[in-house]
Amino acid sequence: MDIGTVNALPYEDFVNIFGNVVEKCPIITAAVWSRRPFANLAALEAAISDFIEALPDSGKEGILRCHPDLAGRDLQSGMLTKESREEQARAGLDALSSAEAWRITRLNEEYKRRFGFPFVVCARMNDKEEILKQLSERCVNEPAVEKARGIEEVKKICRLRLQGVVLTDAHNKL
Ligand SMILES: NC(=O)N[C@H]1NC(=O)NC1=O
Repeated sequence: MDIGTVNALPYEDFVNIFGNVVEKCPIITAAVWSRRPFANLAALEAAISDFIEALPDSGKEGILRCHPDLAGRDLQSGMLTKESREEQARAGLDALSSAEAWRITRLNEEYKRRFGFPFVVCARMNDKEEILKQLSERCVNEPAVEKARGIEEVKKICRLRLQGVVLTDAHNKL
């Protein structure tokens, strides 16, 4: 799908196709539609990033809270979005030993208790060992540092999802 096709999409199709590039936040996609035409995919990505950065802290925390726990309840119950399911499976989070599952559950709970939002990391760029390591390291950060770090990870996830949509999915959804 080339950028000309993306720019020509009515907002209904644009939101249907790109609505989950930021997990469960289609409002972001719906908002940036009005920034068309995009010179290229990087410009669309930048518009999303600008929108996120312009949000107050509560909005950024809200975005983080839309993310499911890694290897959490939604994965066990089959309730993950397609994108998140694929990302978590890619990192091996759907096949944890019981010791690993216990550890990640405990650390996710500790993280959420401390920060009030879930631990977010780009699962496609890490394997399960690296994710567990980062989770335990990041638990001790200052809240402001973690909020910024989580949002950076959201942007990495977004970039890979955008690339995935443009390369594969879009034609099937139109
Ligand atoms: N909690 C969290 O990081 N979730 C996300 N990470 C990722 O790569 N996909 C997700 O759903």
